[in-house]
Amino acid sequence: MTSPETRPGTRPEARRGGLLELRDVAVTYRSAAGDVPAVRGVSLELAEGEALGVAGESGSGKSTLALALLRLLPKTARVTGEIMLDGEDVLAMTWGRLRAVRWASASVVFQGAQHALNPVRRVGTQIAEPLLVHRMATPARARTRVTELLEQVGLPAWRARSYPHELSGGQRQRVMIAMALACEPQLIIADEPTTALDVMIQAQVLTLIRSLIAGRGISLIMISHDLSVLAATCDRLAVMYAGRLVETGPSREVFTGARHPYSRALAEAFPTVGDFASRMAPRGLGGDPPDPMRLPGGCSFHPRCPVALPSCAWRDVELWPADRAPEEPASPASSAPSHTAACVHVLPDPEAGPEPETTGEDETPAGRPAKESA
Ligand SMILES: Nc1ncnc2c1ncn2[C@@H]1O[C@H](COP(=O)(O)OP(=O)(O)OP(=O)(O)O)[C@@H](O)[C@H]1O
Repeated sequence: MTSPETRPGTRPEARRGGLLELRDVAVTYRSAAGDVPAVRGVSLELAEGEALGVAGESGSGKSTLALALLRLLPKTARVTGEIMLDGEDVLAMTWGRLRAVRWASASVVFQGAQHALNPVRRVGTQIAEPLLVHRMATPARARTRVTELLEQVGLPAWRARSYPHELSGGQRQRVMIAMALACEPQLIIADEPTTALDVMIQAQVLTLIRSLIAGRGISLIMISHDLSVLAATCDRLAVMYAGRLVETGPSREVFTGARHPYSRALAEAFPTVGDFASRMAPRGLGGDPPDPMRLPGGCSFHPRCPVALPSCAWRDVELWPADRAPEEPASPASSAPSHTAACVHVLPDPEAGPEPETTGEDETPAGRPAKESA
């Protein structure tokens, strides 16, 4: 089994220069109870051939962010900001263009393949479908391609004639991966691709994903609540809490040297890949993630944070370079530093900064007036 120490690291073919660029992306769901701000101000870049892991507890906004990338969200979702895929503005694409981009340029592997596959169609037909829909192969060529793809994901060619219910969970997930690879996309988005699988099969599928993207220049966004799985599979990690990014950086640095107390708790909850016995709520953290409709003021994490300062109740911090020495001139994370964290503890002076005016009323337990986060 692979540990984060033996993960492949940044592959040589990965280069910066943005296959995918997100600028200040926000997603709000309209609901009967009011607006739900599920993703707030996310900016990210993904290079060609790079694998990015997005981690966070349930409800942190991971799936919403992933689905927003290809406009796969329900109609009740409003997406703002900028999503550039290979230089094209996804939010401005016509539906025709979007259909062409889905599968052909970017494809999605969902969790729970038994629900994603059509139960009454043979898997070979389903793998061939994106090739035929996008007119990327003749029926004869598509059949050959299905055989190739099944072999690549470790299934015998005769499995093309099987129905999904005739396959195990791991085999179905392999079929989903074959479908995602069919049109040779530039980007694969994998949402909890191994969550439903047992330990051994999970390790096999992760190894498969890694080997298939490595060397082909395919970029990967993998979503999981398990930081160790992501650290073993991806070059970089992005940790989400309450809809925002709280830490980004090279996998090894974030996994073994997290600078945000939330990422640290996630890393401690999942110490090694496949250690299912330890799967639980992040160790040392009481409480639950906040309801997005009732976010606490200041840093959203401060009510659960073991190292919160009084100022965290009213002060929110943008992603800030985590690897900058305190004596270096500091500026917000504008020059794409490799490791960033949104925590006062990475600031040169955690207690610096203007305090808001206090009225003497509405004091928080920490003794500061609460202020809504941006
Ligand atoms: N269709 C919807 N309408 C209203 N709120 C929604 C909708 N879908 C998701 N949400 C809310 O948005 C927030 C983010 O949900 P999301 O599913 O993106 O989180 P997640 O990190 O992927 O969680 P999980 O790991 O459980 O899938 C949650 O508070 C969730 O309740």
